[in-house]
Amino acid sequence: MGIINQLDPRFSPYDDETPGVAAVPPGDAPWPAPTASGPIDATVVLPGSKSLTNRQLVLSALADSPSTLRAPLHSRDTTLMVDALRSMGTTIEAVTGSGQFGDDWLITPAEELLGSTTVDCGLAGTVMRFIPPVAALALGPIVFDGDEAARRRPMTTTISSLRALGVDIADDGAGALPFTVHGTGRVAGGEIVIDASSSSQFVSGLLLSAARFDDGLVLRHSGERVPSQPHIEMTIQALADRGVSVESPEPGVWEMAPSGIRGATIDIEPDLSNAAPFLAAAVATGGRVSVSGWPTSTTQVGAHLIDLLPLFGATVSLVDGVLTVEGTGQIHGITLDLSEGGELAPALVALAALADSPSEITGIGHIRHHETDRLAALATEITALGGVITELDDGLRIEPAHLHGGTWKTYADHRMAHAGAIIALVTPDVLIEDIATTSKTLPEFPELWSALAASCS
Ligand SMILES: O=C(O)C1=C[C@@H](OP(=O)(O)O)[C@@H](O)[C@H](O)C1
Ligand SMILES: C=C(OP(=O)(O)O)C(=O)O
Repeated sequence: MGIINQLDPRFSPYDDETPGVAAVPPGDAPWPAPTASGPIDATVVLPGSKSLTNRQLVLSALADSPSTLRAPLHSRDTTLMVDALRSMGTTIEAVTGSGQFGDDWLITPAEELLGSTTVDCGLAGTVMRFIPPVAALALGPIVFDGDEAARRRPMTTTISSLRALGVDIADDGAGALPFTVHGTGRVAGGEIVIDASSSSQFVSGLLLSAARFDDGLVLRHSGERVPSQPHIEMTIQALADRGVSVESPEPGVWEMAPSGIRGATIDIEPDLSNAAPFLAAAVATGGRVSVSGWPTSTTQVGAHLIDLLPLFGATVSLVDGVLTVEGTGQIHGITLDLSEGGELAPALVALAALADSPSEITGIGHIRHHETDRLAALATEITALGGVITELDDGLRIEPAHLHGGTWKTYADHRMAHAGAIIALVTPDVLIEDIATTSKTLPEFPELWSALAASCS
């Protein structure tokens, strides 16, 4: 069995100072995704969670005293968050830690958050939805912009909710990046109604900053259901870890009083959503994959993989912090409402495309607003490899089919790259375009994946 955590010295780790540089071989040729010659058998060690790292960075910048983040994720999304907070006066220093994937961070909040800067959101939902409320607490204008694809992601709710709280925002009325938040150093707060049906991040973004609003916040959601509920639970837990209490007297309502946010030392858990493709590899090849450092208790939606992967016919066990998935060589189709875990959809859809019976995955209309329209992208790319897949309004229907090689486009979407890589394990001659897009949350993906594919028993 291979232990996959030793990074190949030919690849440099992600460079915090240069967002967008990924640990991949030079050149922009499509990546010949590895095919497994048999059932894989490996243990994988994964870097920290994007969602936890970026929440804890924001809370550390808003806290009363310094914080330390241990084993944080170093990737494009977290570098963008670090840069945003630094440009507003937060001190973030790299300190040597025990993590295998880069330094820890010591974060000292600014005396006063500063404006007069520009925040590059890249394609990070957490930056574009979590930082504007922080900018409202800063003094001076802050311009928000991002990648071309980021300008297509919905921002109306962030803009309208801050306006309802009395914040001055200049935009062109398109409900998207770019826009400018004219912070005055304080936000009155109070009670507002928002529509968070296209992203839970609208709720999380407000909750993360609201303890610093003069009157706190009463937030009511009105509209279709809010997706990705576990990510809201993660926000509430991250606040609780720093002494801030959020009440939810009924579904879709969150209340918090103004309060201080404590500095803290926080251990960042491994990214369990990024575990999805690695665990799916066991199912795809009829092999066995373990992920170590699996938390005993977590708000990460990746924990749902324990219940989701057995639906395909795999067995899952969790012993002493090691999650092990074993495939049988047969993959069954699944019928599933995945509203809570849309982030897991690309990996699960890839498995469904390899299954011996039909699948229908619904409740994920909102993933049309992720890095790309994921329903359209998955349907297009699986069809291009010979798959039979139908786009539904809020999901995908996938029929069994024999897949063949071809070029898999990633649409600037890290999880599209993961999905293509899963299919490629058992489908020769798949070339993945722009594998460097995995640097968004897992710059080490190409090398970890190559080692995984080579670990056949
Ligand atoms: O708050 C977060 O860290 C996230 C919330 C979810 O967003 P949506 O609610 O837009 O799905 C998730 O899909 C995204 O990857 C990360
Ligand atoms: C939707 C995702 O990212 P973001 O945080 O940019 O919304 C994702 O990582 O699947």
